[in-house]
Amino acid sequence: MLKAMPAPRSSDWTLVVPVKTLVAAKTRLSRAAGPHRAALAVAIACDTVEAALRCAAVARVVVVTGDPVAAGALASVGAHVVDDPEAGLNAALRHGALEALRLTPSGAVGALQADLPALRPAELAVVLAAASEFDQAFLPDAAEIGTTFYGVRPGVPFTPGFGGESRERHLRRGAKELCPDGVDSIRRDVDTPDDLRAALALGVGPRTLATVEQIGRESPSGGTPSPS
Ligand SMILES: Nc1nc2c(ncn2[C@@H]2O[C@H](COP(=O)(O)OP(=O)(O)OP(=O)(O)O)[C@@H](O)[C@H]2O)c(=O)[nH]1
Ligand SMILES: C=C(OP(=O)(O)O)C(=O)O
Repeated sequence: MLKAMPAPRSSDWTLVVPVKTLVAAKTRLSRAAGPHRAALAVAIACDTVEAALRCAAVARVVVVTGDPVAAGALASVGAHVVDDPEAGLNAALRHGALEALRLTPSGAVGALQADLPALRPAELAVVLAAASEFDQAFLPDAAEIGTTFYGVRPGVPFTPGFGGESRERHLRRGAKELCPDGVDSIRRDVDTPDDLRAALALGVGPRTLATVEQIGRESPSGGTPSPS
């Protein structure tokens, strides 16, 4: 007699988070962050990963990075870190997904952007529960141009299409666009000073806040965004 496969539990998500080398990271925040740009990129990624790991639906976060400083910081908040194949963002994500499936072959796999410093674990739980209903799903960013989350059910090929106008690309490829209410913290990616201001208004994690405050102390009249 055939034995039924156990249904995947809601805690079976592994999230793959890409973090590019810090010398090239968050360049659109260069003017606002000055010499703290790399520290801000690490702070934002660490707050994102730490909050994701506090979501009960998340079993593990795999960070893909070739940067030793970012790797150390992200491992210290609980990420499983793997090296970057250095073939671009989607190759990095596919590489992380292979590691996720090696560790948990029956799990669901998602890609989560590293620049969501306001992320709330309860809101991530809503997004992952919604994504579990579809083979392939994604969440558009606040601007409705990019993507902040893309995920697949167990057994479904993981084919992320991040970069540029990725909302349109994910739609074209047949991924289900998720639109639950009340998940602003996961749609609020931070690329520009305006984005950072919007994230601060939602409430960011402690490392991002401390770094922004440090920037503000050093250049109170500079280009650093304030929460208000
Ligand atoms: N591991 C890895 N992550 C990448 C790569 N390219 C981009 N990323 C990550 O993907 C996300 C989006 O990348 P970008 O928008 O190109 O870069 P950014 O650092 O966020 O910002 P800008 O420098 O202002 O463009 C960020 O979390 C990056 O760290 C890559 O080749 N490898
Ligand atoms: C890579 C992306 O995001 P961003 O460049 O806005 O960080 C994306 O939305 O696909």
